[in-house]
Amino acid sequence: MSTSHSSSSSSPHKPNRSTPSTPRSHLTLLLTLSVIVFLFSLLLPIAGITTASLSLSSIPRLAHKAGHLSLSSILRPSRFSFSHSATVTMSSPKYEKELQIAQLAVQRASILTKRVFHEKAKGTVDKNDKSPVTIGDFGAQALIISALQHNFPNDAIVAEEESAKLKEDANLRTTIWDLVKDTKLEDAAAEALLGGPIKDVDAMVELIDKGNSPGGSQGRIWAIDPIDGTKGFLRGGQYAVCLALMIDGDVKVGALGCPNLPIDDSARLTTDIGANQTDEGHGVLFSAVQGHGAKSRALATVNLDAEAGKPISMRAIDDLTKANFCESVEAGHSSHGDQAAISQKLGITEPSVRMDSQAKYGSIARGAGDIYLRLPVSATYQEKIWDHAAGDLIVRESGGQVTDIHGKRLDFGIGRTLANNKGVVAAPAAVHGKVLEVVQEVLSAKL
Ligand SMILES: Nc1ncnc2c1ncn2[C@@H]1O[C@H](COP(=O)(O)O)[C@@H](OP(=O)(O)O)[C@H]1O
Ligand SMILES: [Mg+2]
Repeated sequence: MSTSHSSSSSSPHKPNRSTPSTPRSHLTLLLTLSVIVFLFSLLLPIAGITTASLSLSSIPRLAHKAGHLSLSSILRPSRFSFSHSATVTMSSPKYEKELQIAQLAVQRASILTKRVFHEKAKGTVDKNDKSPVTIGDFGAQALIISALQHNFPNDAIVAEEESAKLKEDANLRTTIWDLVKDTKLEDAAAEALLGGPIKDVDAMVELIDKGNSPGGSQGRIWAIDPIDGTKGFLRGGQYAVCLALMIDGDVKVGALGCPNLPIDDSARLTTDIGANQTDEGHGVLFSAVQGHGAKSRALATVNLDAEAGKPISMRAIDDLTKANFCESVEAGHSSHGDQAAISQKLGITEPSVRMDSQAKYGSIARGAGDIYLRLPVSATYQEKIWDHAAGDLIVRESGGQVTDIHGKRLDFGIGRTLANNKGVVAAPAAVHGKVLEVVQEVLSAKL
């Protein structure tokens, strides 16, 4: 390609724009195109196989997938391709504006969730009352959608909450509006970037319903989970404000606000992380852009210094018996029994760290933990894209691999759920194959 660009404009072989091209130039063009297509056809299966560090059983499946890809899907980045920064940095767009808005929107929404979290912690709300999380969820979703609509009015949005409940409950609506209307970033310039405050309570309700896209494999779609880990939020443990941009079903940008995680990336996970936590002196914002790595920074309330985020990476594991496992607190979300059996088979003696939300993805991405397993409890439950999109990218951009229990990459391009996947296996790329093998051994009776 560079040769043809560098040839002088006076070259006798270069077709002039104003003169018809010669048969000879057609032939050269055809030959060049054939070489490019041939090279792609050689590279694709290699990319498919290195993609996953998967078990042998998954190779025929990948080859099958590769065989069905069209030329156009080869030329645009495939959602089945391995996207760790080392492999695609050169060609990947940086999505600078999307990243900046995503991070600021998550920061602003986290201010609101933290206010609600504090109210709850003060004990003014009954322990069994779920309304704090409802208020936080709706408020955070409205603020994030408002920022997205202001900056990217044509993008579709898949968000967890819909406003039906609000429309019939005037008290709830007013409580949420009182919070939303005074939640803003401390930095006026950053607040202006997000479009400033929402106009009124009706505009807020309308914004909440803009998150009703069916999702899919085409175009720009944002996935929002305003409070992931609602159970963690209520018990005073971990929760996350989650936002990801998918383009043609492939996650390009992810941001995760985790108000109750330690700021320090080097703090290893401890078993008490899932309960009795505080955001005082805590809070981390993870982010990633496909092909450009993942970063973390303190979750602040101001504008972002573009250079301030620190690159993060997973911990290298030489000895799997020393690896640190994380799993859901809720046994109904991921099977604790299967996880214990997998740990035992791998020779891991430490108990799993239990914590709610995508804070698990962020924690393993920065090496605070190592492996996150989500082992299906129900045969029919379909994981939601907003529960995984940001975390999946952040882990893969930190040197990890994320698949389901069958070794398939999570497919965000088929709608609001991960209907093509079952469970999650997230681990450093070098050991993912081994972990998957043991997961499949233990679950084989159910697969
Ligand atoms: N039976 C089930 N299996 C797996 N995940 C489930 C589930 N029922 C609900 N979930 C999802 O699990 C998420 C929390 O994950 P975790 O257990 O890792 O904290 C919930 O998100 P919300 O808390 O946003 O509702 C919810 O979407
Ligand atoms: Mg969730």
